[in-house]
Amino acid sequence: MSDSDTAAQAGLLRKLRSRLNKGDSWLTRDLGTLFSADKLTPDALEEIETRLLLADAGIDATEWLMTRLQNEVNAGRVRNPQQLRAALKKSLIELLAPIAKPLVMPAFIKPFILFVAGVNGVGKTTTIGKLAARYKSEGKRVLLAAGDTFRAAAVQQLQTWADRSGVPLLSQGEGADSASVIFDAVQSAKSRDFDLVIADTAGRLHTQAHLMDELRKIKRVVQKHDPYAPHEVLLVVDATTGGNALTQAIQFHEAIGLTGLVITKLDGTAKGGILLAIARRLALPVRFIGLGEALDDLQVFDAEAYADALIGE
Ligand SMILES: Nc1nc2c(ncn2[C@@H]2O[C@H](COP(=O)(O)OP(=O)(O)OP(=O)(O)O)[C@@H](O)[C@H]2O)c(=O)[nH]1
Repeated sequence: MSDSDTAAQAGLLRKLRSRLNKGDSWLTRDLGTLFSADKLTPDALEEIETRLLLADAGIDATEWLMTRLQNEVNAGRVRNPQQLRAALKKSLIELLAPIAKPLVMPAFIKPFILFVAGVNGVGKTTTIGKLAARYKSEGKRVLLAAGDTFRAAAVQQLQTWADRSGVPLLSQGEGADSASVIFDAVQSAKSRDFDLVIADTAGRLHTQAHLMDELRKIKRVVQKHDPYAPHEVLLVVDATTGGNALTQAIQFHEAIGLTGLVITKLDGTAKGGILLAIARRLALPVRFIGLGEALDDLQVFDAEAYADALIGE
């Protein structure tokens, strides 16, 4: 790694750390005294367990982590708070590593077709804007498709983000057929040599069967262009909704087959443990995490950096 790469990496980690509860992680906030104490107190493990559960890590992930820590203590490998901190960090990385798989866009897939799904309010539009800006800055020609045609405001909002990111948006106005907008966008991307189509899809409640039907229809229509499309189906979920985020991910995955997740609003939420629950319950890659409302507040999810940011120095 070059010096500038290392500096960039350090900058990303600093930002991650400061955004996850403003420099004081949800996991260690109340445990600071525990890790800085001279001796391991008998209730140390219990405190970690409580903290994990309060952060919405869920029973599965919490038990998995606690079993590991208990084994380390029993085997005599964890005898002081510093060793406990190190063991917790190691276990967190082990838990999160399988879901930290960045999105890869092979150059031979052109245009790469990326669907973005998610219920209202989770940060779908913002995430699309951030993705557009990121891939544009990497030199890709990006086209946005306004497939969330249910509300006029949704198209307008997306236009604002398209302008902000400096990428074109293809839309057909309120009430247009979502599948038709996305089909046209892919066609246009093919003829105009775009590398990537990011398609917004309807954001009505996931419990409505017709939303899932519509998503399936969009998939079928796009497959007329490319039988392997969409190449990525991302679901955006909001970390602050805790367990609901997990439920949405399970339901969307069953209905349309997801290939990745984006977890938004991890800045300043006490519910960051949802990532741990997702790691245990769903074998779905977390591609990106949202750390704020600005264009560059989207990071590739990195297990080690995340564990590092949670546990602190
Ligand atoms: N703090 C924080 N806020 C975010 C993040 N991502 C999105 N938001 C905010 O969440 C709110 C909803 O974001 P949108 O992108 O409009 O959400 P949407 O899912 O498209 O929702 P609708 O517009 O209702 O369909 C906005 O106020 C965003 O600024 C994030 O990572 N962190």
